[in-house]
Amino acid sequence: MDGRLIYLMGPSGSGKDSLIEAAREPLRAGNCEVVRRVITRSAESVGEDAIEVSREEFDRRRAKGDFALSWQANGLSYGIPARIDQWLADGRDVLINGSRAHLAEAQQRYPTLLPVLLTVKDEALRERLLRRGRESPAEIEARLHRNALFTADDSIGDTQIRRLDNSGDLAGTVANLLKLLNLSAKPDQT
Ligand SMILES: Nc1ncnc2c1ncn2[C@@H]1O[C@H](COP(=O)(O)OP(=O)(O)OP(=O)(O)O)[C@@H](O)[C@H]1O
Ligand SMILES: O=P(O)(O)OC[C@H]1O[C@H](OP(=O)(O)O)[C@H](O)[C@@H]1O
Repeated sequence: MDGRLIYLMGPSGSGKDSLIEAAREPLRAGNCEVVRRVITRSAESVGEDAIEVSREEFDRRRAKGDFALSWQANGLSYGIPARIDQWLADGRDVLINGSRAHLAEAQQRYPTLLPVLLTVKDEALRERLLRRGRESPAEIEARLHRNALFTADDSIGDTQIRRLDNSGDLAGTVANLLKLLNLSAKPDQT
């Protein structure tokens, strides 16, 4: 039986990487794999647990069919390794860090994917991006501008999208994610 593909998306700075990191162990315990993305980000920049490659290497891998999904955003290229198809075929759930702009294409390839939109209050978003300090002030403004365009766009209001608010503390968001996926945290063995 095929596993579920969970497509986590949300504004840059909403906390997708933090949520994935904090939920990694309970997800694994619930038979849900988290795939590492391939990104053309420079290796020096602080960020998620991703595989950093040059643009040439990214294009080579894409041409070779290494990616189940790939897209461009924020001046970068992102790829989801094709191995997720084997995990899904084996009946394991897979969670990926997706892009709102790529949702429709992802749904074409995976019609039953579960879209989860991570949200955060506007005032917290700017503050989090600035505090993280990974991008320059101009890049942060560009990301906030990109988010404002999405907020103004009704297409992301698809009723199938499950919304998860991360304006509060991360532990609460982890618990809500596990609840949404019908997975519960592994009982504390200590
Ligand atoms: N619930 C939370 N409360 C306070 N700070 C948080 C919370 N969740 C995440 N953060 C902080 O907000 C910043 C942005 O989080 P993170 O990098 O996980 O976002 P992201 O959605 O993965 O962004 P991007 O798409 O740009 O990679 C980080 O500095 C992180 O520590
Ligand atoms: O704005 P949208 O299309 O939702 O997402 C664009 C991409 O930007 C972010 O990546 P990062 O901030 O470079 O890590 C997201 O994770 C996504 O992959």
